[in-house]
Amino acid sequence: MALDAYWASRTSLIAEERSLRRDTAYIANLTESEKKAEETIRKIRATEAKTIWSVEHEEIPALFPGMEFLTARKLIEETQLFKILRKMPKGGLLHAHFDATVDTEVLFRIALKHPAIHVRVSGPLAADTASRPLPEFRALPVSQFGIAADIASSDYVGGTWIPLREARDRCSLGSEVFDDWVIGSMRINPTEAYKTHNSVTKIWQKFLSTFMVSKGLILFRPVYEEYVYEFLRSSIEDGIMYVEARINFRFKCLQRTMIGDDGEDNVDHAQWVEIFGQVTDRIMQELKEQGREDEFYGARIIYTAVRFISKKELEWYLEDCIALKQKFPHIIAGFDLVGDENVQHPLIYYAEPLLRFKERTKELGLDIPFIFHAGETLGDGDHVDQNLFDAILLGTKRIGHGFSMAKHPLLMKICRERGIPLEVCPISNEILRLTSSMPMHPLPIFFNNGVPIALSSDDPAVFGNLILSYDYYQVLVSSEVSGLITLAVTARDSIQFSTLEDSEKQELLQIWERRWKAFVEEICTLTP
Ligand SMILES: O=c1[nH]cnc2c1ncn2[C@@H]1O[C@H](CO)[C@@H](O)[C@H]1O
Repeated sequence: MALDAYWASRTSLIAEERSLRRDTAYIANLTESEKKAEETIRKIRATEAKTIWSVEHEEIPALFPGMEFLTARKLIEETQLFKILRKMPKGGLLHAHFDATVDTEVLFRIALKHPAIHVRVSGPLAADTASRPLPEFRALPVSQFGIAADIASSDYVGGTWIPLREARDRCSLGSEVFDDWVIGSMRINPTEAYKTHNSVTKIWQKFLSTFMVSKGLILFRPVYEEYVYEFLRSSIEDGIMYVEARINFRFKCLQRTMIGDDGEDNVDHAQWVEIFGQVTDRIMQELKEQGREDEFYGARIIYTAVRFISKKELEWYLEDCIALKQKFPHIIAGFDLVGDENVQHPLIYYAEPLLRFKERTKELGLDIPFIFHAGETLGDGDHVDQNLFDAILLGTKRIGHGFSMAKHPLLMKICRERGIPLEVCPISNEILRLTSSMPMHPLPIFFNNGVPIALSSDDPAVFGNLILSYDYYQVLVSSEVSGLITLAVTARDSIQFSTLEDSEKQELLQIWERRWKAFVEEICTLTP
């Protein structure tokens, strides 16, 4: 019958295209439990698309699955699908900027415990929220401690340091207003993302300002130590089993490394790495004592510098990175350049020092792969979009974001064939206004082209996607092709494409599989 033949060729055409996808091979060999879990998740997704994402809502005028994260977050948290995803073993977190990983409220609480931390602002804190300048923080030596004062009083002389706790207690606008001011300066809120700063250029201004504020708190040794702990603890709670965090190091001429316990600027980069390693070891030891060693495999650092530096300065950073790799071979995982690609130097600008670095590390027998940010742009063929070509030519091990990769059929093929994954950060891309919602995100194009993907949260403290489950959720509800198994394959790929040694990857994959099986069995007990 003609129609039967038509159906047969239709099915085979779809299958042929789907065969490009990385989850196809896995799907062909599912266990009975995996099949059942996949089906259950699809049923729940379909139900919630109707019962949650298609109903009239009092406060939110238009709902749909994968809509703006900051508007939808509370609703997402109420869904059964999200509650399930929270328990999923997520493999590695391969793309996160360390200084934006801990909940800003937690950071603020940590900071309040330290009498050395001071705050100042350019003028008295105003009652009007729109005209409040940013706070600046710094730990001071005892000899320079400031005195308690009301930061909102007209008597406050702009630029005078006040001890943080006293500033909060004495603020005549109230401690709640003070807290909102401090915490709001380290986060992006929905009004900023979707109204006042609703363009890539404007939201980046707000985005970068959050780092200017938080660095005064994080770059104080005792806070930094607690910050590393909190970052790893909360990651583990979220089912993250391994971490490669990007840490921004500082050019020594800036005379600002990290403030030590004595309030002096004296904690050098080697100590940053050493403390990171010590806290990682401590947490692993604690887990072991609790019989939870399966939950975490370790944490490493991707050394990063910001792409506004000169070529000469980059040489200094690259040497610094080499020295740290020699001292801490198991902690330094790679090198990257960060910052707003749209306005800062493209990779090609740094080609010479970067190529020399490759030669030099080879001579020294060091393995410091490039793991470049590239293509985090709406551009098509401009110098920003072209960073993708340079990232690949320079031998990048993975690509941070790669948002504009959807415009590059050849590069997608190269990524598929050579195994260069994209570290896709869905919620980051949406809040930084590259896409207005998840259904418009190019991720399905990458999946359908068989590009390996590692889902990541990027700057969770700033975006409020504090657990990776939010990004998993947004991906899962925005595509009919992708399902639970697609997420499982990305979780596996986050291990496969980490900088771990092959034997370590095998070991971690086995642990992941044990946890995955248990997770699948739990889903099978649910009635959708
Ligand atoms: O999504 C991103 N793309 C590029 N650079 C970023 C992104 N998120 C953070 N940073 C960069 O990392 C520094 C903090 O470590 C920030 O200053 C910012 O320049």
